[in-house]
Amino acid sequence: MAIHDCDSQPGLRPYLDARHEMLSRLEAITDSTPVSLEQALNRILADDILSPLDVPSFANSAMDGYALRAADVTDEAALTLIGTSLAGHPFNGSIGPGECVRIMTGAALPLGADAVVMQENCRSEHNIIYPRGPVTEGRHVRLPAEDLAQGERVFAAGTRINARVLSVLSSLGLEQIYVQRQLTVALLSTGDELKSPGELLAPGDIYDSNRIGVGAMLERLGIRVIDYGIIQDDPALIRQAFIKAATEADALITSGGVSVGDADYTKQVLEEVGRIGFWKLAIKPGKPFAFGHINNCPFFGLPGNPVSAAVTFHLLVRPALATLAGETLKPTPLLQAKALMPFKKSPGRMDFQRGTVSTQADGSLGVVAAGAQSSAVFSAMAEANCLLHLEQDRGNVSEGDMVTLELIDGLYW
Ligand SMILES: Nc1nc2c(c(=O)[nH]1)N[C@H]1C(S)=C(S)[C@@H](COP(=O)(O)OP(=O)(O)OC[C@H]3O[C@@H](n4cnc5c(N)ncnc54)[C@H](O)[C@@H]3O)O[C@H]1N2
Ligand code: MOO
Repeated sequence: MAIHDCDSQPGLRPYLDARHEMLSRLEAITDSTPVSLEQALNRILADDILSPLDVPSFANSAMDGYALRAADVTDEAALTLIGTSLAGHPFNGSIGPGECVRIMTGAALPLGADAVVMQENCRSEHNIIYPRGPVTEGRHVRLPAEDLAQGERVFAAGTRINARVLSVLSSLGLEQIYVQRQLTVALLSTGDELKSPGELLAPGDIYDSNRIGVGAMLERLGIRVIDYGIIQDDPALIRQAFIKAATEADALITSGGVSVGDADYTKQVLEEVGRIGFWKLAIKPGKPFAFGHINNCPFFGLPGNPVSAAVTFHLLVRPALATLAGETLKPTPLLQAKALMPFKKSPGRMDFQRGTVSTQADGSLGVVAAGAQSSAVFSAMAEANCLLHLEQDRGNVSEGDMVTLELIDGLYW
């Protein structure tokens, strides 16, 4: 029998169901633009990248030593040194029986050679080299196309260009690539209680942190932000901002006013000027998250509580923006860890509690709560290195139980 506390609300939308529906209602932008590699970091590839060359394009040495013929390396081998091959300065001749060439890491393997012996395994006397064997053919030789073959698909369209991808693109000698147009997102906070840093707080006021935090996450994702600032709890002002945003941005993200309070106008205005896709999910934090459209502009209403805003941005808005940008999101790796303390949890909503996971003495993972779990306590969020994924129907977690979690350190937030 399902247990519900007195605050339970049946009929909330399950997380994965809502996320799936939302993503199915979003379409990727189709315009792309050419950029140089210097401008390409954090952009999304618009086309597949095929390798224009073999990488490496020539056989070369993986060690500093001597290039030779493996069959020559017998117990009595004494090879005549006939030249040198440095990186960028190949040896122009070819190696015959009983001969070898001094070679450095990355230098082209001379014709006739089929192996490299590292210098630590050779003795050198008056241009005669005594290699210690045995040596197999191909030893310490990097073959052409070992990394990438000409014509091979290196990256698929939709790949985000991080430093590692950029490094590979550079190794292909590409000067210019096509990337998706940069997304533009309008961002605003609603709430009469909100003040910007530097302003004086009147009784009951707080500083606006959601707009700054969400703006930073957008920036990390390479998205252009139009900052609409703080909008007062006035339906006319909210309406005006929504209509303007829908004409100048690819998406609108708001914070606050999506619950059922007397000054919560966000959802009401969305219903007037656009349409609601869904509202109220079976998640904690973030229950009142709202998704919809104003004309063709997708709308994401983050709840005002700071932890709820950040978590719903991560769980819902991040994949939505990836879809709009034409980015292929990789599935999130989920890990299993042992709860090192009890976690309070009521069945009814999937609960993304903030945790600190670490490796235990026996090599397994253990997790503790990263401070208080109220959705108003953002300092715990900033401390956390993981989000627990406590299943919707699950109840309290006892110490020693296994829990699912996702790592968040090193991500864009
Ligand atoms: N009767 C009910 N009350 C509430 C419900 C409910 O279902 N029934 N849901 C609760 C949940 S869960 C959440 S989350 C909040 C979300 O409310 P809103 O999205 O309407 O947000 P506000 O009421 O505007 O603010 C909530 C809270 O967050 C602070 N806040 C708002 N904006 C910011 C900002 N930009 N930076 C920092 N902090 C912000 C605000 O001052 C409030 O303390 O509703 C519950 N209530
Ligand atoms: O679900 Mo609300 O987001 O807990 O505070």
